[in-house]
Amino acid sequence: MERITFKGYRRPDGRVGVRNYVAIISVDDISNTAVEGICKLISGTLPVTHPYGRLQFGRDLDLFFRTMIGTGANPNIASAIVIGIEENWANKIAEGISKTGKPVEAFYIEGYGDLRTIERASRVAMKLVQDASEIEREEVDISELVMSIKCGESDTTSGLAANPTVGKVVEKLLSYGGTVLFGETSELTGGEHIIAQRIKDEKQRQRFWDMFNEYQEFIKNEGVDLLGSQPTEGNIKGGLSSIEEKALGNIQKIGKAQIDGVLEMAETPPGRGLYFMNTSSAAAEAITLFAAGGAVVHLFPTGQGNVVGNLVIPVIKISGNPKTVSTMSEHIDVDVSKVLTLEESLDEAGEKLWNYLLRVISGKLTCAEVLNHKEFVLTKFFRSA
Ligand SMILES: O=C([O-])C(=O)C[C@H](O)[C@@H](O)C(=O)[O-]
Repeated sequence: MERITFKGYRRPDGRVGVRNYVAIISVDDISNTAVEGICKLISGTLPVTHPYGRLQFGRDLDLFFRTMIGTGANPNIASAIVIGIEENWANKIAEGISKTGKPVEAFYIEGYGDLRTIERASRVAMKLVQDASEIEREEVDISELVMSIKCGESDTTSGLAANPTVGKVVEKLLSYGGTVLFGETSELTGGEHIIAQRIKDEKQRQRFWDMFNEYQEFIKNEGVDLLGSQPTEGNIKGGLSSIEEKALGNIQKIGKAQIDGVLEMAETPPGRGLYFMNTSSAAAEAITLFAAGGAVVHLFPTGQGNVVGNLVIPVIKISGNPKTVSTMSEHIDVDVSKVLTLEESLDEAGEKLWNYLLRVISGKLTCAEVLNHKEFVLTKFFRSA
């Protein structure tokens, strides 16, 4: 096998990023203003803001911390500042991130106010940005790449062209020893037995069934029909008649690969290979969880044209729908519509996407990045106390 490399940023914990951000992270809704203040003053900082982080509790709070720490720990982040209203939760997130060895500092607003917090944190942010600007990309083996996959606004072209093209890239990355995260628990309905059969280890397979059945119970207990939500209006317009049909197209994204393990939301995989993560199928939520689990780039096939991006990881959008490719061209990085007209084989489309992926992980910006799509959406289990 020829050696394939890309140009990435090696972090102190050994993991490799493909972007080099200095993140200014809000612990809670009321600290967003200070975070935005710092980012207005100090160029080269990335504001990580969100509407939660107060009075969460139990497993909802555990998921919150896992997601925030995982986001700051993501290898695309060179260093971070954490801003919260109170001391303890700000410190908890900063300490979690600091386990990666990257520079991180926490500030709390109570007793200082926004203005003094912005001033103190901005002085630190200045130094972090200047230090990060000197970190250089280095040659890295492709086996060190952690990638995630998820589709959106799927239609009949997704299962026929864009999703199997992603499947080709997934098979190739795995054959080179890389790591892939996939999820979308609700969107496996009707194809869940196929996923279960592919899980190598019996214990992990049982874990998958527990997650899948818990989700089914949750929907049943709400006592409503998911139609319109799952499949979405776009899916139905695009010719997908049921969740089962959508699931069978969705599963094409993992190609013929076997599954090495099963992860909770925002959990970091214990090794290399293909991992299922128990996520929502909502695009922005799922990609936020994958990034918190350590994915540094995402492949996103779309049929009817979902415009999603992500705050910390580049999202590459692929479409096999010729109408979407022409009417929403600014959102589509890789056009695989010729697969449908048999002018391009799936192998050729896979190679095209693979080569594009190598360019993006070495520095090329995606459509979503250039269009400022910086979605960061936390998954919540239940309302706050
Ligand atoms: O905007 C979104 O979250 C979606 O497009 C979610 C969809 O259900 C997506 O998973 C799909 O259509 O494959």
